[in-house]
Amino acid sequence: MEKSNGLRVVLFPLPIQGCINPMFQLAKILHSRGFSITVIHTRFNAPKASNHPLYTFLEIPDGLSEAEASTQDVTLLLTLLNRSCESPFRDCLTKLLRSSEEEKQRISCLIDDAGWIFTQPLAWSLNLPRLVTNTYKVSFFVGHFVIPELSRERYLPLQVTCSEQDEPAEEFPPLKKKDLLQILDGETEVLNSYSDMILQTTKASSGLIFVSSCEELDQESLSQARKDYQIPVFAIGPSHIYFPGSSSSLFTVDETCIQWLDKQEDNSVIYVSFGSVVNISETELLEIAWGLRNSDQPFLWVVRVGMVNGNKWVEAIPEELMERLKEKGKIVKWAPQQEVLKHRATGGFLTHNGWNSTVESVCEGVPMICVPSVWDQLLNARFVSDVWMVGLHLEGRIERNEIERVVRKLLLEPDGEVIRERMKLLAEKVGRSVKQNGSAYRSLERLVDHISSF
Ligand SMILES: Cc1cn([C@H]2C[C@H](O)[C@@H](COP(=O)(O)OP(=O)(O)O[C@H]3O[C@H](CO)[C@@H](O)[C@H](O)[C@H]3O)O2)c(=O)[nH]c1=O
Ligand SMILES: C[C@@H](CO)CCNc1ncnc2nc[nH]c12
Repeated sequence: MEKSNGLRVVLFPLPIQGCINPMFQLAKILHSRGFSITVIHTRFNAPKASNHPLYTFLEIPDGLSEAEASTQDVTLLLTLLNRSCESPFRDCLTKLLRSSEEEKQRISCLIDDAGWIFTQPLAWSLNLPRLVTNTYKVSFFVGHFVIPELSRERYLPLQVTCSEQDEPAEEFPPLKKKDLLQILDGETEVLNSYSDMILQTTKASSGLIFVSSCEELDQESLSQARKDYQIPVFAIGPSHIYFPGSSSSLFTVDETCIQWLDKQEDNSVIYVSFGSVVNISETELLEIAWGLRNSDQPFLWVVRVGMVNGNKWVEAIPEELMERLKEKGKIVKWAPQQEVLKHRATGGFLTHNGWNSTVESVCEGVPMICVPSVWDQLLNARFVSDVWMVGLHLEGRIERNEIERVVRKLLLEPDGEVIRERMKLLAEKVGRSVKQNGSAYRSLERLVDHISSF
């Protein structure tokens, strides 16, 4: 680690796993460049301070009730958090600025997620530069501001007949019409003003950091972002590569996964995980279970506690089936995902295509089977299956026969081999980006200069 440069940055992650990990990756990078780190965080989904002894942690109350904290509607959750965190965050930051003045350590800026919409006016009033992070694929961030308009223009299921479903959605390529419908189905009115505020406060910020993307994955959208927002835009990712082995998991990692993988053959295992927020129904659990079993390939499957609606864990799987599953596979509550994807035995990833999972899979050259559920996942899945052609798309069919078919196709058939070769090339391209003189690396250098210049 380099020695301190005398500057402190204040980080304020959005408290969902998919946003916490990238923020801590950024923290590690900046700390290695000599910045001191203060993390302000909500009580809800609080990061484990003991995993990061070198940073200062300040907790603020978030006013969420238990019911609110467990909602599946992420947009609703985020708007509630924005409402209740504004005043405690203001108090916390004001106090922090005052004490740093006394201690004569300069706070150079606030770095928080684009999803926090009250921080820009606050930073303004405190005369503190604010940089914004975003954890989507750049093309989703840039494109997704049309979504509220689409619902206003009554882009409703009724208008899309069956034959139209597979046509491209001109308003938001490379989505298909049915993808847009699925996105709109998952959102409510709350989105409209929230989304607009994200755009306005991002444009007013001192810079936008895409923590998990780079020119190689998002060139056009990055040019568009620079043109549309007229602020400095950085694409420094996939940033987990700089410091592998994430220590910001909210759940306890099941370390036995790796020993189990060690016993499997090269490229034979299908890894199955749907990230940290998506839930599934009992029927879907059973279809996946049968599909995996019938594929006769080894599998490592993450089922989070509470992930199956109305169930504690996997008790809905009948004992007899469970016995048969155990012959071939392993079910865990939380996996060391990056290590799993890196393992020589892992041959494919059945994923919901959260952007972090998608990028982690790309970096390790693991081809995917896409089962996107909501929001940006649908766009990520289209890039994987239709644009980069490094995966197969389930097209929403969570059915045992389909799952069996695609798993076998990816792991055992020549089609799968072609996909794997293409994925290898993409992995190499992205890998070069974060190495010295790669595009992400250079963007990171510019970011460090930018922060040091405040
Ligand atoms: C299930 C599981 C996950 N993980 C890690 C891998 C990823 O870094 C992270 C999950 O991030 P994602 O794959 O992006 O998924 P998720 O938690 O759903 O993320 C949310 O935030 C993402 C980024 O904004 C969005 O792209 C997703 O649509 C959204 O749902 O957690 C593990 O390390 N072990 C696990 O067992
Ligand atoms: C602006 C973004 C991140 O910079 C807020 C995160 N927002 C979200 N993150 C994940 N899933 C979502 N579903 C709806 N909104 C979501």
